[in-house]
Amino acid sequence: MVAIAYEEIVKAPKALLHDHLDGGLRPATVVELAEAVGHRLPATDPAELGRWFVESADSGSLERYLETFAHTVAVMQTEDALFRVAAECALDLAADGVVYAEVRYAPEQHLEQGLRLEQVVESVLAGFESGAAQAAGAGRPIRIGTLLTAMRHAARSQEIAELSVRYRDHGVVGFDIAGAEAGFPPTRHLDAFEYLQRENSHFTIHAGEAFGLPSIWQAIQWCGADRLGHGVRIVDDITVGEQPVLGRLAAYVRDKRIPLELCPSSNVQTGAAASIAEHPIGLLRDLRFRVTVNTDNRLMSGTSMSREMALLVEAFGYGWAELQWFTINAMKSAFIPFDERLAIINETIKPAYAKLLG
Ligand SMILES: O=c1[nH]cnc2c1ncn2[C@@H]1O[C@H](CO)[C@@H](O)[C@H]1O
Ligand SMILES: [Zn+2]
Repeated sequence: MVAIAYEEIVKAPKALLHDHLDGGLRPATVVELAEAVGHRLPATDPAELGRWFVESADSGSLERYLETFAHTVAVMQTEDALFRVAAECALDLAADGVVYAEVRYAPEQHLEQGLRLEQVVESVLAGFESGAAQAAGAGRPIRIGTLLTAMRHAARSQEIAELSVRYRDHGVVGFDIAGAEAGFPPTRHLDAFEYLQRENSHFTIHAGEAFGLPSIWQAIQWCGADRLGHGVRIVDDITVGEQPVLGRLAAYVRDKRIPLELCPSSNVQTGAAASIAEHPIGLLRDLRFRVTVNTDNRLMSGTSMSREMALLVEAFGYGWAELQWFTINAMKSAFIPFDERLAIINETIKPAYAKLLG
């Protein structure tokens, strides 16, 4: 098989469903913003700080991985900072060849200096718009949808769910819950999910990352999640032998085409997978689950959408056919309207991969 050059992967259109705004800052921006507000960082040289994030997140535990976010959230407490971080996010994703992205963050974490929830949401939306406009001007069009996240350990999910509905015609395309998983089951936030279902809204739930099947089962069968954030532990319900055997939950997830937002590098860092080569994405793809490839936190993993794809190419020998399959899976699973998803698939993704596939 012909190896795929990294630059070719960058040029190919990609779709990203699981990326945290506060996990994707440029190290140099963290340094500048921290200086402006007097926040003490573990390092002030951007390259050194970038390494610090990756090394600290390389902890083998989700809880310790999440501790690193204290330094990004601390510098995202003003309208200007939120605007800048969102604009740079749009530019960075577009430069990496991402044509569609859903970027998430938790508005409740950005109120430390007196902002109201609405100000947080509007600053980020304006930043995305500005960044996307600049990217389009540079010949790199990108469409960005926002997901509003509520923190699983906190008690503001209903409020954040309502906020996501209020801004749904202005760029917010869905809702999510994140944070430590063990001890904080999704059913703690059942009211918010039932409210969203009554509002015909879309949501995904971080489940099956640090905790296994009960979390996935609750997310789908109690809460009605459209997609699973990670969901990688669904493999616990698959018996691998000569013929893999799916348990009832795994079969349900596959039969219903429930999208799995898999994040290979992030999973290796938190200990959910031993290595990229041993990541369950190989098995889940072979079994034709609705698998998507995602970055989770570009800063904490020192990664990008192209890099995640390249790692999979290297570990599993994937070619353009598989990369196209991941990309179309993601686009099919996006929270924007069906006709808009189809337009991106037919007008952008398929023509580009047709050329690559030769
Ligand atoms: O992989 C993850 N699992 C669970 N929570 C996460 C993950 N990555 C980030 N966050 C959490 O989501 C918040 C909002 O973006 C982040 O501040 C972080 O605490
Ligand atoms: Zn995540």
